[in-house]
Amino acid sequence: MRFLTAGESHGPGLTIIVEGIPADLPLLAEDIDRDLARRQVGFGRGGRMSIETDRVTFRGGVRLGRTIGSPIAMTLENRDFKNWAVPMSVSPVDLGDEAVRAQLEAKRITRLRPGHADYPGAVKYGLADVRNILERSSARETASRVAAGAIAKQLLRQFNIHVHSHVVEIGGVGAGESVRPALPAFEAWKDLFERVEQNDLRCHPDLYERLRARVVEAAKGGYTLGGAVELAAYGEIPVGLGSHVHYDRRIDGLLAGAAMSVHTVKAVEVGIGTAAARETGADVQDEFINAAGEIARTSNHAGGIEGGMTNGQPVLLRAYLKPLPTMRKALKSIDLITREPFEAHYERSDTCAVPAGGVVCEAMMAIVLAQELQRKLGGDSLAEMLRHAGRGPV
Ligand SMILES: Cc1cc2nc3c(=O)[nH]c(=O)nc-3n(C[C@H](O)[C@H](O)[C@H](O)COP(=O)(O)O)c2cc1C
Ligand SMILES: C=C(O[C@@H]1CC(C(=O)O)=C[C@@H](OP(=O)(O)O)[C@H]1O)C(=O)O
Repeated sequence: MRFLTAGESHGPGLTIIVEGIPADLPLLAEDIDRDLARRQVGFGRGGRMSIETDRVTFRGGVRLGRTIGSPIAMTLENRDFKNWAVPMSVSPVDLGDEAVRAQLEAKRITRLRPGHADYPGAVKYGLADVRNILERSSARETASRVAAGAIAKQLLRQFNIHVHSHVVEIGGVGAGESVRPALPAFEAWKDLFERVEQNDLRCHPDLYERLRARVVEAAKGGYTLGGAVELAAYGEIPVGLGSHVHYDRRIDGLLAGAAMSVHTVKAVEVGIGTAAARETGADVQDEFINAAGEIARTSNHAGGIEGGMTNGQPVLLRAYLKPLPTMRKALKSIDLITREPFEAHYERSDTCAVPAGGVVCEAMMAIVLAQELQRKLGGDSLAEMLRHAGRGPV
């Protein structure tokens, strides 16, 4: 599968095309909307989320609740567009109207926002109005990725592979604590993820009060927070997704790249990650045991990946997200055109988007796993894929 997305943050909406999904996969808009809603919920998000209600409309590729092998096209409305119709989509023929020109001018941006794509984007594309960069660099785009990722998850579920995330740190709180299940048992992961879905930070209940207090403190103080999410793919993970034979087929690189591509993600760990660099060799490897004739392990420090391939254990990643750049505390900057200094203007922003970021990283993880599963199994229909995997119809 591959996907392309288009759409600006305050434009009419987002368009997503997902190509290469096998025919006959059961797929309802609700399967996608569930994840879209999860991305919107998250304590610490700002005013924009109370305007939007993200729901997809299928425009192609799905009939009677099943995929038909053709590209899947989806659209997603930006409800906020009604407040931006003139600056985002006025026709050049209306530029003679003074009121229209005044509205356009009011939304023109030349003051660079530190930490956003504004400066490199405006220089790269040679644009004098930074809005042309802001509109697409906004994390509104991540709703499209969640829609594509929900389809990947639906495909993975047919093979009993599940992808989920939970918030493990916000603003330093929770750092160094582990709420990861000790054993790779399906039930342990399922139980953890059912519990985290019951709160609006999507974290282990033991962390909830402390993380929430940290976000409340930041919102009061007018600053923003980053944090970390743990991502897990669990269930029947096949041995051998990815490959050791080329740099661009190693699945750890593919997964880390996909998670790093999410706005604000600044680091990704696989398994115990950076801790491995400080341990001795014997403490880091996952030793083999014979468990009633089955090949098993005593630990999963590698996060389910050895030599660039899945080894059948749960695939575990951690993504670290920076604090959001727009905040009430004014940051020093300069005007792109006049080069005059100013202090950044604040309208609205999220205080903390770590729970939402986790849902986006899940989507990216699911897309890579689905791509690799398809590479391994081939097949134009779900039945063919299942047959190649030696499984009966589900
Ligand atoms: C779900 C989500 C919501 C975000 N909301 C905001 C926001 O409200 N305000 C803000 O300044 N940045 C927000 N961001 C972050 C910016 O989009 C991002 O930091 C910026 O594009 C540059 O970061 P980068 O260098 O990691 O791309 C959000 C990111 C995510 C993933
Ligand atoms: C719209 C979304 O997130 C937005 C991402 C974002 C940014 O700068 O990245 C800034 C805010 O948008 P606005 O400038 O309209 O208030 C967030 O609300 C979304 O997640 O759907």
